[in-house]
Amino acid sequence: MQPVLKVQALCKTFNVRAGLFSRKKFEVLKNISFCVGKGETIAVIGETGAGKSTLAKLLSGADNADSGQILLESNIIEDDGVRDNQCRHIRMIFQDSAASLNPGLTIGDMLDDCLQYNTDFDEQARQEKIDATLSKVGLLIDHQHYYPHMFSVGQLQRVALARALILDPKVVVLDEALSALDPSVRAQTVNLLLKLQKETGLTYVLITHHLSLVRHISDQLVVLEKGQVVEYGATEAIFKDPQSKVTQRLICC
Ligand SMILES: Nc1ncnc2c1ncn2[C@@H]1O[C@H](COP(=O)(O)OP(=O)(O)OP(=O)(O)O)[C@@H](O)[C@H]1O
Repeated sequence: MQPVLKVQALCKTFNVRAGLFSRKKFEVLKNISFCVGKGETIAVIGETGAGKSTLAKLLSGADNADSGQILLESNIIEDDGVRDNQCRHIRMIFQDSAASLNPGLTIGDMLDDCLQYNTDFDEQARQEKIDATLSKVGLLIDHQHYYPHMFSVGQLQRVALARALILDPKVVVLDEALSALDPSVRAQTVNLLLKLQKETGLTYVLITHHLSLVRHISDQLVVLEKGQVVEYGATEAIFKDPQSKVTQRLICC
């Protein structure tokens, strides 16, 4: 199967302070490569500071790599740090949805802004898309008139999902997006994600510390250690027979 998302030799370095007047380079991601197919989920795990969130930011275009390529359905969307800014097919959902939403905008206005900025839909087409997207994520059409503070934590995650899905992406990156939810809301959100995946063939990149979730929903697994891939393959095979020390440690915890 042709991969939807392919990451080739992605590298990222930060310039960090090394003393009063000096700075040094800190390699956060080194030669990261993996691919994932349509309708599949790939999970990325690793100990704290391994580089998972940095990878999420590079995939979603929130930050640029120093070198390497990101390909979407064989088209290069980022090449050695140069991003195709027209690409809206990889969207991200963060852990703290409330913090990523503008408190002064209703959900409808926020979704409308997103459509106005990224599409040439007229007002009626935008309204239809907003209504359809809210229903898709299990919210009411009336919720478009609500401000972020009027939602529960679980509903806010649905709002974040609506904002991610409104542009019909091919890939959604979930960076600890389910971690703050209580178990029953998490289960509902996971079921919704799986339903949407089945219906639309969405591909997920799941970044989490939650290993039972990884085992439950991911097809493939990437294990990062100090910015490098130390294990990559089918999730179940890795859980049954983890090869690297860090995977063994993470799975045994
Ligand atoms: N803008 C930045 N400038 C300098 N260093 C950074 C920057 N962003 C991240 N880092 C460093 O890069 C490393 C990887 O950070 P990252 O947030 O990607 O890790 P993580 O695997 O997501 O960790 P966690 O599981 O704790 O969220 C850390 O050592 C972090 O301090």
